[in-house]
Amino acid sequence: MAEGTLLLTELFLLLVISLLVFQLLKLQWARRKLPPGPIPLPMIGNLWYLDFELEGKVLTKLAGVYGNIFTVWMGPTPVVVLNGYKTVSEGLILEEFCGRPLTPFYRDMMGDKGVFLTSGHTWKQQRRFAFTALRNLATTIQQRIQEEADYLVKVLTSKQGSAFEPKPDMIHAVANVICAAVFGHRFSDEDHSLDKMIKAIYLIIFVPSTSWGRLYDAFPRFMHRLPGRHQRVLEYNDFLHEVVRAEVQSHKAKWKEGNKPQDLIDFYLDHMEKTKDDPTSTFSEDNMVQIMVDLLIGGSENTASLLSGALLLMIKHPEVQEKVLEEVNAVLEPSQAVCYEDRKKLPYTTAVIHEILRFINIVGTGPFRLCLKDTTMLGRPIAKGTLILPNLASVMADPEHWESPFEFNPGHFLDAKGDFVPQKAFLAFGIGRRGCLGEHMAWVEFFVFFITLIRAFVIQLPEGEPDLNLNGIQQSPRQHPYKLRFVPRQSSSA
Ligand code: HEM
Repeated sequence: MAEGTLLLTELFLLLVISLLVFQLLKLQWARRKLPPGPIPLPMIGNLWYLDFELEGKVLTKLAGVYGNIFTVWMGPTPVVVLNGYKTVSEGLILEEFCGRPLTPFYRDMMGDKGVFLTSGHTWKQQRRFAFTALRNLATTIQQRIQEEADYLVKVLTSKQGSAFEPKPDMIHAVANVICAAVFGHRFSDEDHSLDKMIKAIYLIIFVPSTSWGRLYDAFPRFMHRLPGRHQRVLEYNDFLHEVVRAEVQSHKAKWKEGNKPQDLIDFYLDHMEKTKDDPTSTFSEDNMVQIMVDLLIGGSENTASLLSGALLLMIKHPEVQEKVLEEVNAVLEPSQAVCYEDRKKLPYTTAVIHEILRFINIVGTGPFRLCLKDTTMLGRPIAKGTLILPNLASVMADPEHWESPFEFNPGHFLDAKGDFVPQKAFLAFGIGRRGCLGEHMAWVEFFVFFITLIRAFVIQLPEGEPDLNLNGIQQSPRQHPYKLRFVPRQSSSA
């Protein structure tokens, strides 16, 4: 090699090493102001160490080393993790932690709009609107849920006890409920736009928390140009927004002042009209499209995955399934539709439903929050703009609050007399002013679908299928694609 080239290579190496050392020192300096945690590396932070994911159990292990409040670095970004019931519940109710970060991937997909990703004034107004509109539509939504549950029973009955993977039918039913609430109509089985919307929702929820998403958040400009799985998410996200935009236009064309709102888009148009002279109003067409997208995303995948996981749990615990059926049959006439009010007469079933939510813990760690003001927590200073991750998985398995955290045990929610007892460490929907917006709807939906299916079918594994292995269902119920048989109860007892 020529002497000049050698010198250039050496200089280049020296420059790279100096930059890395400088980055390392910068990180060490920044760490002084944050809760403790594993040592981050320049550029990748702790991504490598965390296997590019923020997984509940791994974070709980780190809490064993660094305490219930600690820092991990997602690339160049520090994330303060809260662990265990006490720390998470204290953090979630703090006014300062009531923000939601707009990470680069989500910013490029959704912008600073709607309810899920906004903070401050916009979030407050949009959230209040959505909460009130969902409450006003509660009776209609329950009817829609009952209709979709009946329709699902018909679909499953038509399979005549054969073995198949039921998740797609479950998600169709659940997605049609939120579509009916948002758009005022369901999608027929022949309409493939529902399938594409479901796919979009799946990608939008999951890809950002995979290594593709983490890399996008760490290097947005670079990743935006690079091919990869994230590009597919961006395309599907555009499709979802187009569907909603088209629905908004058709609602606008039909909307007349004084009309009684029939669905969430109607309610929004009505509200936009009423607040049009208010200079502080954030009710706009852009926010309307995004809030509808937020509700479609929040209201489909979670509940459907939970329902699929619940059926697997019932197969694994047939004695629980039989006890639920016995209790339901003693309270409801065979022809009587299930409604959410019935829970008061069904303590065992209510305990089972809570335990399913706790055990499966569909949201994993839960979404990020954002620190909105410099504050301190447990004596640790936390600066405005810091990402907060309340590890909900650690709460739902906190050994100080659950007798057998890793076992499915409806007794967690029952007293000695067999009455239902709520538990404070049950935070499936988060807590505080930023807790789940669709919590009530999710309860009604899960309650009605679950009981309707248990009443209608004996749910079994097909012969020859390996025994159910539910290890890890807490982390990823979506990765349990079992084929099941739905044998109608009447024919099974005939
Ligand atoms: C089993 C079903 C569900 C579970 C376990 C669940 C859980 C959660 C959790 C843990 C959060 C974060 C709360 C926090 O930051 O403290 C959340 C937020 C949210 N959920 Fe749900 N959810 C479910 C169903 C639904 C449904 C049916 C909808 C829509 C109708 C919905 C809409 C939302 C929205 C819009 C937010 C963001 C609220 C905000 O940032 O103000 N969720 N959910």
